[in-house]
Amino acid sequence: MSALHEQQCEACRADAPKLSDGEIQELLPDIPAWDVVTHGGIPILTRQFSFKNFADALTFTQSVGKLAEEYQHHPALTTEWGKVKVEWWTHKIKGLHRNDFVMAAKTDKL
Ligand SMILES: C[C@H](O)[C@H](O)[C@H]1CNC2=NC(N)=NC(=O)C2=N1
Repeated sequence: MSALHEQQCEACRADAPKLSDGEIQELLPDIPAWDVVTHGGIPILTRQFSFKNFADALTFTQSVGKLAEEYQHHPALTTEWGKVKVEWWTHKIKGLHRNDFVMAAKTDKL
């Protein structure tokens, strides 16, 4: 199977199955810089990227936004001076889908 960042997002439907904890643990090693946190019972992939100023953080934010639009799968982005927090989860299933891991891997390649 191709590397995670080379894979495509599949059209995610409201009845798509959430990844199980075991499946999540299997996929995490492919995105070692990311953590899984839980907000309101929803597992979320999260990573903080550091930059030397706000302008660079904003440029990176734009790049992630472009990626999200390209694949129609969108993160939560928190942009501050020198850092951007990127959070991926699948809203319509209130959980993690393989798409979230694909998008996290693609984010690492930006
Ligand atoms: C209609 C549109 O494609 C859907 O609402 C998409 C948009 N982007 C999305 N992004 C994420 N992270 N989860 C979703 O369920 C989702 N749904």
